[in-house]
Amino acid sequence: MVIDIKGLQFRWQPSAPLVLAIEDLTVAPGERLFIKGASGSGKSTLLSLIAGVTTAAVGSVRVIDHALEQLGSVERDHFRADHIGYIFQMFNLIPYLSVVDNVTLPCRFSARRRNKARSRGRGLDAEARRLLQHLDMDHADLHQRAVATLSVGQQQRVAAARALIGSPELLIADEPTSSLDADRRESFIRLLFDECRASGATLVFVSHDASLEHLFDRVIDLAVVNRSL
Ligand SMILES: Nc1ncnc2c1ncn2[C@@H]1O[C@H](COP(=O)(O)OP(=O)(O)OP(=O)(O)O)[C@@H](O)[C@H]1O
Repeated sequence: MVIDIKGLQFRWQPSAPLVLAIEDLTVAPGERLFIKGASGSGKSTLLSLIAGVTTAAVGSVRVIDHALEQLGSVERDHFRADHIGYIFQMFNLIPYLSVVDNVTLPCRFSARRRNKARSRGRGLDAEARRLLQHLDMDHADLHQRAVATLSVGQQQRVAAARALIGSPELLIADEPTSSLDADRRESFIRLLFDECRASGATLVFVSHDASLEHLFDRVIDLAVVNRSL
């Protein structure tokens, strides 16, 4: 399993209420999982636990055969850089860097992803351009622009290429389509699927948009998974 969560209970502070109580949640290699749930139901919190940004005091979160609660924070940072591509809701791009420099950023933090990206092409920049082209950003003049000058849809593709570079085993996307119109959402997701399929990556995708559910292998509602709260 790429993700194996058992007996998880999570609260943000010892005196705060439980946000997550998940008895058993597994995600298989290559699976495309859609997570829905009301605002405040803990979707982003769950993604933080899967990415090892935070850890739970009760239960176990295993990701790619690493029990994250047993790793220190520096080890979790390395683990995340090596194995996880993250697409944030607001993209979190570096505004003054070029498109290509934003895409290759994860390779500065992970030798593993750097080597994997290099082995696919003639160099990091070439691999960044290949990914951008696959994501429908095929105008070479765009690639050297500072990302602050791009449209929201273009920035979203840069964020996706950055998450995909170096073929991380797990891709996490936190409402990455919320600022796009309906037509462009589905086409973006299909491009994301193509890239995940090509690299064998597992996709965990959080969204409020029920019209996208049918595209995924499995849909879970966090309110149901969190039944025991
Ligand atoms: N860093 C934090 N510190 C303390 N409490 C937090 C923190 N992040 C989230 N929470 C609380 O945890 C609960 C779940 O929040 P979370 O952001 O995971 O929900 P969500 O389902 O992703 O919501 P939305 O759909 O609105 O993005 C909320 O009550 C929120 O206030």
